[in-house]
Amino acid sequence: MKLTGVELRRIRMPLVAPFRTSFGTENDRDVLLIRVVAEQAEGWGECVAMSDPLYSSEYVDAAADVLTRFLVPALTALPRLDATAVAPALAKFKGHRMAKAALETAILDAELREQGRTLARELGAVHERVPCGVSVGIMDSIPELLDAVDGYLAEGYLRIKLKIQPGWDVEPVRAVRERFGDDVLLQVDANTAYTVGDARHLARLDPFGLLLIEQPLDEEDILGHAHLAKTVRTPICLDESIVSARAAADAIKLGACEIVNIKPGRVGGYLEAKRIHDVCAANGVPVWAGGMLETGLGRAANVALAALPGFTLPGDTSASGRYYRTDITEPFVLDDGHLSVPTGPGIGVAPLPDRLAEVTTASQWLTL
Ligand SMILES: CC(=O)N[C@@H](Cc1ccc2ccccc2c1)C(=O)O
Ligand SMILES: [Mg+2]
Repeated sequence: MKLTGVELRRIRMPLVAPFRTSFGTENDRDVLLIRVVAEQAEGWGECVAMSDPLYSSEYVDAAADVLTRFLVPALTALPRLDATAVAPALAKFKGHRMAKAALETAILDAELREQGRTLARELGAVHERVPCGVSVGIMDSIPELLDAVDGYLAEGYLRIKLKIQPGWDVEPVRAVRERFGDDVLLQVDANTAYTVGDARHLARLDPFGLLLIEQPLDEEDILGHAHLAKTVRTPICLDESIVSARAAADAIKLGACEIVNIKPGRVGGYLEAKRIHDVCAANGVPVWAGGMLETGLGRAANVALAALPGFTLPGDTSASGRYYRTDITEPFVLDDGHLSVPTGPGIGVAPLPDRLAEVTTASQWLTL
């Protein structure tokens, strides 16, 4: 495939409600999109980095800079450009996995569109729709939390995930169990807010029959998670720690996790995400699709990934309306607790031009 140009586009999308986690509160998303233009087709990629380096070391301005100065120029030197050539060509640049993922996805989208093939088929999807869970932020009060959970269950979400942090953990979980019963699929996500010294406190979550406790400790504390697993009976799931297939293999071998949350942006793209899926499947480790408040572009690709056979737990592939009043693509709408896997070529969706124009804050054309 011959690239003729790359567009970096920044958009600002207000969230329908503030989203609070252990690392901060988000009121709107400043998103970097990449559009690659090739001779026969164009492709889109969404960078999942936040405005500030609070989830990981990446942030949007840094992603735009590293793409402009290093990643996109490195591709122009390639004799043959297709999606499988991107990661090897960018490997010499350390880190910046979210920036690399967005670029690889845009090229993969263009390549698949040119060939008339779907991302789902490329990745090995086996389902036509996927079961969806929802991530519920930290709230100001227990009643407010219960109202939010009530609303999501009424919308049909098949699994509830509660953000937790020290001081907001056992009580919210107990309240949800008391109000909605033991059959609701329930899990928690600490976003690294605890230390291994909190093991006995976290074990107080064991009586509530949670599916998992997500990323309780620092992303680099693999041995801490393995130690925690000896005290806490609830399965440990890792998110921030799993940045590659190798990291997944190491964490599993060290007994640091029994479940993995796969996010293509965090791991450098959908091709590495599939490799992580395969490593986990080979080790009998269930996986589920995590979310980074993506627009319909990233959401479409995540739903395709979530249709692979090893994705046996509902993911954070929520409907567009969970985060945005109006998405930049046709909205993803929950149907009986599921989202349908896109059937069009590539990621199967594209931004609606008028909607994209409304939210665009900047556009930069990189000639090659
Ligand atoms: C759905 C969910 O809980 N996602 C992340 C946390 C998260 C929270 C807030 C975010 C704001 C902007 C961009 C990414 C973000 C990711 C997680 O699983 O850990
Ligand atoms: Mg998480």
